[in-house]
Amino acid sequence: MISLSNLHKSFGSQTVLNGLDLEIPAGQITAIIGPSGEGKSVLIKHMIGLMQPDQGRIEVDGESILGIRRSQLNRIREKFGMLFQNAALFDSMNVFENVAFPLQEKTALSKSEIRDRVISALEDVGLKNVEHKYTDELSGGMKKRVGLARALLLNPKIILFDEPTTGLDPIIKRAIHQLIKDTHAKFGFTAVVVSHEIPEIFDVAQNVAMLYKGRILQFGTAAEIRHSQDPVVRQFVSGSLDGPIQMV
Ligand SMILES: Nc1ncnc2c1ncn2[C@@H]1O[C@H](COP(=O)(O)OP(=O)(O)OP(=O)(O)O)[C@@H](O)[C@H]1O
Repeated sequence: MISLSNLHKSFGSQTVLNGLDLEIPAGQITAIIGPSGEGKSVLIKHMIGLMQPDQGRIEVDGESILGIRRSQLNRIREKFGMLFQNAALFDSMNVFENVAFPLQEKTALSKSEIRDRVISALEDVGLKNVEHKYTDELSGGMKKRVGLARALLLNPKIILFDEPTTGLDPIIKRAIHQLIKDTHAKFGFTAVVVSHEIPEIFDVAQNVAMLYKGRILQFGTAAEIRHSQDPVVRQFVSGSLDGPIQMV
């Protein structure tokens, strides 16, 4: 589905990805965990062609997304939905307009069809009667839901979630995690979730990849990573100050 091989990416003298290999299984939820600043956001930006590697291969459904024409890349990008860290809503638009935006841009649907789809997508994420609210009238959890409704709308094959629950209270966190699981069960997309929510993410994702020092240190089922014997993974999962991961 998404296949990354031998990815290298540096910013000036800082090497972020250093020969990374990763296969994201189709139709499943895969979490990417790892210490802050290790390159998790950089990694998912590569998956959708928002960043280009210095070296390596990236394939989506067997097609390379590197060195291709803009129009080809845009066609491949239509397979993706993305929920950015800050939900990336437009401040100048209300909820309805934010969610309707991709439909208006990408389809020739009539106004009433767009309206029906937007309302139904908002219902899928548990939002009702908020269409006329503006971004600054929404709580953090509502913004994430609106972002998720927008990401779901075009029925993407793949959804990338960059820290979907950061900054939310524990109950809303749980609600968003449940929503990711429920919408995944309903729509069957391939999901990649960058997350710091340990241990909660082990109940959301089927697979977990631990990013460390520019590579995937370990990839396995949620249970395998949770009970990993690798000293780095163990320290990270337990949140211990003692171990090979050094605080700067
Ligand atoms: N466009 C850029 N230009 C220069 N440096 C960048 C750029 N994007 C990311 N970096 C650097 O790459 C490193 C990895 O950043 P990234 O945001 O991917 O980390 P992360 O693992 O997602 O961190 P966190 O868990 O804190 O969100 C950081 O040191 C960051 O400063």
